[in-house]
Amino acid sequence: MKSHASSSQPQFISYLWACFGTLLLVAAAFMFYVWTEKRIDQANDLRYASHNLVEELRQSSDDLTRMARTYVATGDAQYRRNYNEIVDIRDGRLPRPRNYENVYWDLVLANGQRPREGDAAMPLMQMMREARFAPEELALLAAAKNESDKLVGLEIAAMDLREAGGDVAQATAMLHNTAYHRAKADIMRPIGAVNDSVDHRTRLLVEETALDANMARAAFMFSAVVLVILVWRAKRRLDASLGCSVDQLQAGMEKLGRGDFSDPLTVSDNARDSVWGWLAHTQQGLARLDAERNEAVERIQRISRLYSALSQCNQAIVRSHSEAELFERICRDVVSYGGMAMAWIGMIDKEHGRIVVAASYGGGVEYLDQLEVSLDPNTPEGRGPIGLSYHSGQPYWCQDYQHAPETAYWHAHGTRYGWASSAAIPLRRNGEIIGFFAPYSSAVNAFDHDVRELLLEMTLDIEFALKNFDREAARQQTDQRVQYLAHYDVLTGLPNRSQLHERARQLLDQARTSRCSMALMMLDLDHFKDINDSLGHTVGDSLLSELALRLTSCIREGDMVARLGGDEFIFVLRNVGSSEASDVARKLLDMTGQSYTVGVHDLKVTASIGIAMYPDDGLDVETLLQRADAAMYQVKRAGRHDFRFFTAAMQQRAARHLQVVNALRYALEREQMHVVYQPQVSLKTGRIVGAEALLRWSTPELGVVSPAEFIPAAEESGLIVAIGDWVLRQAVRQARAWLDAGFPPMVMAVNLSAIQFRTADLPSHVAQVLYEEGLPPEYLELELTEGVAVQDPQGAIATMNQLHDRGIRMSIDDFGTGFSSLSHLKKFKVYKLKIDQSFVRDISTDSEDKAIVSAIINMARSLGLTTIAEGVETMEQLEFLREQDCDEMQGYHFSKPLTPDAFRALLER
Ligand SMILES: Nc1nc2c(ncn2[C@@H]2O[C@H](COP(=O)(O)O[C@H]3[C@@H](O)[C@H](n4cnc5c(=O)[nH]c(N)nc54)O[C@@H]3COP(=O)(O)O)[C@@H](O)[C@H]2O)c(=O)[nH]1
Repeated sequence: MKSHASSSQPQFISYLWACFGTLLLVAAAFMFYVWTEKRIDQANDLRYASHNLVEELRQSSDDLTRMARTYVATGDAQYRRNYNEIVDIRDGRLPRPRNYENVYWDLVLANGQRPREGDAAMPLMQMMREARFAPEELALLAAAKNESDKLVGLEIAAMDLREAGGDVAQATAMLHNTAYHRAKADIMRPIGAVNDSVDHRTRLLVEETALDANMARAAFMFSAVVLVILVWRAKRRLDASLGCSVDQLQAGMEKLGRGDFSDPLTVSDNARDSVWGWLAHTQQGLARLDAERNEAVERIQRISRLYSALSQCNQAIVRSHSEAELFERICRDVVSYGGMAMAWIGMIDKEHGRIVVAASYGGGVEYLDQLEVSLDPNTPEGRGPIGLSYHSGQPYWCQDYQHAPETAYWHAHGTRYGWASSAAIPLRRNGEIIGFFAPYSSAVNAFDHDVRELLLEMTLDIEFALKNFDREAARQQTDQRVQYLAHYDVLTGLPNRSQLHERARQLLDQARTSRCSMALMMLDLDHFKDINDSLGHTVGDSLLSELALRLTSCIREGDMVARLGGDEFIFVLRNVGSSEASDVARKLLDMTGQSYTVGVHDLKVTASIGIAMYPDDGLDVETLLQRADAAMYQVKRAGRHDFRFFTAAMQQRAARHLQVVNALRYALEREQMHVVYQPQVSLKTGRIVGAEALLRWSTPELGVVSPAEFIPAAEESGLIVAIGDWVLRQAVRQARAWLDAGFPPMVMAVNLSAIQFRTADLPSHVAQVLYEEGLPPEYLELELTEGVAVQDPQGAIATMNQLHDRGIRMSIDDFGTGFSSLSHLKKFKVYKLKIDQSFVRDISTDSEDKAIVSAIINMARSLGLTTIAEGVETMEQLEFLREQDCDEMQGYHFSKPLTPDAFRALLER
């Protein structure tokens, strides 16, 4: 096609060039023709002008004759003036009137009025010379003029004669005689010759020019014909090149220009290689491009719709608060924005092996109400797109829903709702398929590559959102748990300290507003620690859980009970006075005291309760708590298992306790402590066999502080470890001093707090002190209370074994008041039991105490243990003890605790 175009196009252009050249020839011929015509006109003009001039000469001669004869005949001077004027005009002395033609003097009126104005003055002969007469013609004319001038002389003579009043007849004869006629003929003869000559000459010229004109006309006609032929050939050539008419071509191009490719241009076979053919070809190409473009636009629109749906899907992910909300939004967006006809999301019901619709949107969703999609490949409803997708683990694209065999089970629905393609895309959670995303389209092959990619991307986003929901749910659970832990006690489910403060403040505010009283109670189990220590924390926890239920059942709705930790519970009772508070406290004590069955154990516990009243005892939670605590502390001190209201005295005691603890911190470094020694005496020999080291403390501010007050304070604050260690070293050093002083060997008994006993490496530390102070271990006795073994009997036994292995003696102090079992006692490497002074105090009068003391002595004996009774003040007590075969005694009856010097003095006695 291209080669044809290049071969035909120059031909047409050649024609154009030929047309153009011929057109130039036509134009040249035409111009030549015009020029020849002009020359003919000029020749005719010259001929005419020459004739006029010649005629003017003849006419002027005739006019002169007429004027002269008329004057002579009439004597009218006007004719004489006319005569003169004619001569003057002819000789160039007067201007020539315009169009000075031969009739001019016929028109001049008798009164002298002229028909035309004069022009420029020029002698007739000069005009003739300028009129391009041939020389011989000019010579003839000059001769004629000369003859005419001669005749003028004759005529003037005749007129002069008439004017002079002479003979008119003579004058007339002068103008009519033969001479006159001969003279006249002499003028006319050359004029006639000139006329002939001019005629001949100009006729030749015209004929000659007419020949040129004919040639020019012929050339013009010929070239015009050639031009027409060339134009016709060029047009034919152009038509052949165009392949159609120009109008048709214009219409076709306009159509193309409008982008209208609806009707294809029809091209005959021989016009294929023509502009029309190319246009048709171009139209086909453009139509194809247009179709491709439309297809691309359609595809882009479809994709952009899906992108829009994807964007909406992402917004849905961000905005949705639940899985259900997300699924609803996704289905709606993929239909509303993604151009799908319908979409649904189904979740796998593992138990029944089927799909349950979770969300849907679009036309025909009602069909889902009776949807039957199974995961069982042995059923027709299990072999559909979802079933296939489930078993392959891949998305399934059904591009022709109404004809695909796998959708045969649902064809009726597809036809009814116009679904032409569908997809089943697995939704995964933690890699496991949990459901399917199923979009439906009303177009066949709707799921092309791009659409698939987008839908898969959308599915990934959904899975991402599900993961986030899971994370969020876990986070919320953790938050709730953290919140719960922040406000509730895990073991009992009761509010904890922080919740107590918050809620108690609210209740206080209400009480303040309604001007009501309120009670805040603190309940603490008595010796609960012993249960934990002896039976283990699991048993203790079970007991506490049970207790929490009981305590909760004792209070009204709207009141509160909280657990502060350990075995400590707080109650806030609204709108109660002290009387109602007492009732509740009793109820609580009663409820607490009932037995608990924990595993194989039947347990009993008691409690101590302190009560603070709002507004009498405090206006805020902290104060009320502090005061309830102080009241509870007093119950503990007073023997436990009771309740007490807070009093001002308690407040003072609490303040004193604080003061004591603070002062204790500096007691050693300020050397406010010293040790006294109380003798221990053998009841058999009456000799001092030992000494108990007892700590004393006095400060400038507090004065003498009893060990019964400061030892518990030191134990509570942990200061007892350092203080006890100091006492140990003092006592050992003193024992060594007395040995060095030569006194008989005796045992130095040192009280060891349970807290001290549990310090790491106690045996080696004690051995170290003995070593450093140089006292043999058999001279040291550590007085332990029964409590040391309660918490960790095995550990206590191990420690005791190590002490025993180092040769250090141990005794059980305050025996009979604690919680130790006989089985434990057997395993302890103690050698002495110290009978508590509370039993000794009344043995003279109280038969029960007597029996107890007697039983302890007998039991000790049976275990091979030595006994010592403390707090012996009277002879009666001494006698009874001796009767019971008690080994040793300690008490005021023999001696109060003594300073080292006093003790030495006693020894020296
Ligand atoms: N862990 C330590 N405990 C110590 C230490 N020093 C003392 N204590 C303990 O303090 C409690 C009170 O002691 P204290 O006021 O010293 O009383 C002791 C004796 O003074 C007193 N006693 C002795 N004989 C009699 C008497 O006939 N009548 C009477 N009313 N009181 C008497 O008994 C206390 C000795 O008790 P005990 O130790 O049980 O033998 C007291 O529990 C001390 O243990 C220390 O350094 N560390």
